[in-house]
Amino acid sequence: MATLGALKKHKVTIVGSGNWGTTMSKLVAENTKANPTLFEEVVQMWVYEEEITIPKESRHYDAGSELANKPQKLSQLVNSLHENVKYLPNITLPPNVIANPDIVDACKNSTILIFVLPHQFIARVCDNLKGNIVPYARAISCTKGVDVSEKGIRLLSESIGVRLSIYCGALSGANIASEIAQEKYSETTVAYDPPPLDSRNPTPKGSPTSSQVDLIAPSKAIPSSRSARLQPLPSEYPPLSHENVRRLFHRPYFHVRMVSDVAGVSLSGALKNIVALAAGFVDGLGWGDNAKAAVMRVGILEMVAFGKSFFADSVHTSTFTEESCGVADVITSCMGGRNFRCAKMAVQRGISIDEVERTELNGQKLQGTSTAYEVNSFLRSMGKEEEFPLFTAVFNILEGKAKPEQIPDLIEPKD
Ligand SMILES: NC(=O)c1ccc[n+]([C@@H]2O[C@H](COP(=O)([O-])OP(=O)(O)OC[C@H]3O[C@@H](n4cnc5c(N)ncnc54)[C@H](O)[C@@H]3O)[C@@H](O)[C@H]2O)c1
Ligand SMILES: O=P(O)(O)OC[C@H](O)CO
Repeated sequence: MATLGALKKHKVTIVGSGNWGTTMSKLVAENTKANPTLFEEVVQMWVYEEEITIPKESRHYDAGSELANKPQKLSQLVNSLHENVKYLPNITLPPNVIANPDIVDACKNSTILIFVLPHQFIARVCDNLKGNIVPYARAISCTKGVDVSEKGIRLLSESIGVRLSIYCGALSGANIASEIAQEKYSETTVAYDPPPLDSRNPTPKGSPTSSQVDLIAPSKAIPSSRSARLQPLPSEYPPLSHENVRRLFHRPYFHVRMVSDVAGVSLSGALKNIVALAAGFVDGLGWGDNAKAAVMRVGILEMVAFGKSFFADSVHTSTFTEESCGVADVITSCMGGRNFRCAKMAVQRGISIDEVERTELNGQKLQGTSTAYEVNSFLRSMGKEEEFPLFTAVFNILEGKAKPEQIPDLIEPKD
C-alpha cells in the first residue's frame, strides 16, 4: 500500500531486452498495471538497438509484405508487434511495455532500474547512465556473474551500486526465461536490503547498517556501495519496503520470496553457471543422470564454501540450500539452461563452447564461461584453486588443459 501522503509513483525501467530482459519487462508491466498507486503503468525497456529481419518462422512474417525481408530496427518492431521476435519469439508483451533504444531517455526520472543485461555490458551501460539518473534511484540486478579485478572480487549488484552511487539489490532463481514468459509456475528470490531511510526510518545519511558492509571478499576489500553516501528516497514516493518490491515482481505464475542476503543471491546466480557447464560436459559424454547429480552435489558444496570463505560476514548458507536462487537454480540450470546445453553440444560435436554460443544462440549470451574465468582468476590470486576442484576443472576444460573425462578424478577429494 502507498504511504499516506505519497503523491508520486515509481517509474520503472528494465535495462536490457534479451530473453530474460524481455520476460522481465512482461511480468513487471503486468504488475505496474495491477498496482497503480505504487507504480507508473508504462514500463520502459531499454533495447540495445540492432537491425533485424523478421524470421520466416515468426507468426509476424508476411511473405507478401514489402518489409518481409528488409532489416528493421528491433525497438520499432517491439513497439509495433508487441513482441521481441529475436530474443523472445511468440510471446505477446503487454502494451505498456515501451521499447526505447536511448538508455538515458529510458532511465530518465526512473526511481527503479532493473538491470537484466549480460554481464559483459554492465560497465559500459553504467558509464552511460552515470549522472543521468535521479540520485535516489534504486536498482535490482538480475544479471548472473561476478566482477574480478586486481583489487578482488565484487558482486554485480555491488558493481552497479558503486558505478551509479545508488543502492542495488538482486533477483535470482530457478528461472529459465522461456518458461516464465509462457506463465508456467516458478519461484524466485529477491534480495533487497534497503537503506533504512527508504522505510522512513531516520538513520543518518550514509550510515551503513550492519548488513550494509563487507559485501566484498574481506581479504581483497573493494570499497562497497553500501557504505557510499546513498540519497534517501523522497517521502513523496511510496516506500520501497519488501512488500512493495515484492509487488513489482510477484505474479500468480512467478512466486517471489524476499530476503536480505544480497551476497548469497548474487553469488548463487553466478556460481551455478559454472556447475551447469560441468553438468553439460558429463552429459555430453553420454554419462547419464548419476554423473550429472554427482557434479551438482560437488558444485553446491563449492558454492557454499565460496560464500563462507570469501563473503563470510554477509552470506547466509541457507540462501544456497533453501532458496530458489540456490539448489533449485542449480537443478534447473543443469537440466535445461543454455550453459548446460551449449557445454553438452560442445562435447558432442568436439568444438569449443564459444563456437556453439556463436552459432546456436542467435545473439543470446552465455555467462558461465566468463564466470568460470573470473572465479578462477580470483581463486588463483588467493591460492585457493585446489579447494574448489570442480570450479577449477571447468576452467581447465575451457582452457583445453583438461578433458571432461577427467572430471571424476579431478573432483575426487584428496587425502
Ligand atoms: N535467459 C534466461 O533464462 C535467464 C534467466 C535468469 C537470468 N538470466 C541472466 O540475465 C542476464 C541477461 O540475459 P538475457 O537472457 O536477458 O540476455 P540474452 O542472452 O538473451 O541476450 C543478449 C542481450 O545482449 C544484448 N546486447 C548485445 N550486444 C550488446 C552490447 N554491446 N551492449 C548491450 N547489450 C548488448 C542483446 O541486445 C540482447 O538483449 C544474464 O546475466 C543471464 O545470465 C537469464
Ligand atoms: O540459460 P542459462 O544457462 O543462462 O540459465 C538461465 C537461468 O539462469 C536459469 O535460472
